[in-house]
Amino acid sequence: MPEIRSIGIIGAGQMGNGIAHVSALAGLPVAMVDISRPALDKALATIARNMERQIGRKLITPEQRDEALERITTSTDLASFGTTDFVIEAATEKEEVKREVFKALCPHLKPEAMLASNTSSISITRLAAVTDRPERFIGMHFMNPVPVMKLVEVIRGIATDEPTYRAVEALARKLGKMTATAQDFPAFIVNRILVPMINEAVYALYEGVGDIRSIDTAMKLGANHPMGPLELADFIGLDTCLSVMQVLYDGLSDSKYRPCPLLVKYVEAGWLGRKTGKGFYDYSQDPPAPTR
Ligand SMILES: CC(=O)CC(=O)SCCNC(=O)CCNC(=O)[C@H](O)C(C)(C)COP(=O)(O)OP(=O)(O)OC[C@H]1O[C@@H](n2cnc3c(N)ncnc32)[C@H](O)[C@@H]1OP(=O)(O)O
Ligand SMILES: NC(=O)C1=CN([C@@H]2O[C@H](COP(=O)(O)OP(=O)(O)OC[C@H]3O[C@@H](n4cnc5c(N)ncnc54)[C@H](OP(=O)(O)O)[C@@H]3O)[C@@H](O)[C@H]2O)C=CC1
Repeated sequence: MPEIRSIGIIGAGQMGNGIAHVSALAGLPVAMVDISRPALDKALATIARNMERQIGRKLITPEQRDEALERITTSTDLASFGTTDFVIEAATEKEEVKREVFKALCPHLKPEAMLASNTSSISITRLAAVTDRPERFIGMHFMNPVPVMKLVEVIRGIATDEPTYRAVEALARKLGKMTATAQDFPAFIVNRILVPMINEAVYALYEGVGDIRSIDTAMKLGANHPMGPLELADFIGLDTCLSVMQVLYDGLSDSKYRPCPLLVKYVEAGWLGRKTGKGFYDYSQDPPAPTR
């Protein structure tokens, strides 16, 4: 089985920075690429802040933080993955974006390098098919926030070979995560169940069953969820939630996955949740205020 000794990450958003965080703390050199230099700088600042939080809770030492931060390099050029063993794509949840990323990436890789997508929903088999190495392509789906959540969902495409699967299982263990293996169906396991629940919560708001606070309080105190579904939608990103619903709706051809028109409207307004400062809550206020 090939051992993964270095990691490349494409996309420096909330997932990319989390994957860089846990990989660097586990001792792996990390190269992170994004199309935007400000996104890379923001990611480094977020990683430093989240590690500071871990120091405050005595989970890591300041020396571990300093060593980990030194292992992370950033660039806007895919050529920086020339010697990398394993590249994980964590760019925006749009199939055409991911296809373009993988097509542009392959010529820069060494022949034996393995590839993964952190996609929340898109077919691993279809993404693998645009690369020059579908047998060394896999789904490695981290959960948000990556430094805290224990699970990595591993998804095999139709062509994924056994050494790649075993190398990724071993990597997940090295990062301190547990794995659950899913077959390559739309949205896999976690989001097949979780995101329709969020969509249903948006329907409950749309139909006036409850207001934002009532819906979130009901699910937090009534079902012991750590966050209410609308708060969680803001945390994930409403654009990502909508993309997952569209993949389920298109992929399974069942009207029960119809994205709620209110979710569509929020995304069209650019109210994407915490990452844009406004979604079902307005984060410019403390505590965040409901937007309906
Ligand atoms: C869409 C997809 O494709 C798949 C997905 O990811 S779906 C989303 C899955 N994630 C969830 O469902 C998250 C649900 N929410 C939660 O579990 C919790 O609200 C939460 C863990 C995010 C925060 O918990 P909290 O108790 O409100 O916050 P807080 O007390 O500040 O933090 C709890 C712990 O998390 C740590 N933490 C929180 N956010 C962190 C971050 N971004 N980075 C590092 N550590 C973090 C804190 O240091 C703390 O650690 P300890 O308890 O070990 O000391
Ligand atoms: N949010 C979540 O809870 C989870 C998300 N995921 C998945 O992880 C992936 C990333 O999500 P998330 O981090 O939340 O999204 P974000 O929007 O936070 O980050 C995506 C990043 O990718 C960048 N990007 C876009 N196009 C390219 C490109 N061509 N090359 C390099 N970088 C690019 C974006 O730049 P710019 O902003 O300039 O467009 C942005 O910095 C998605 O596939 C998502 O479904 C998986 C698990 C949980």
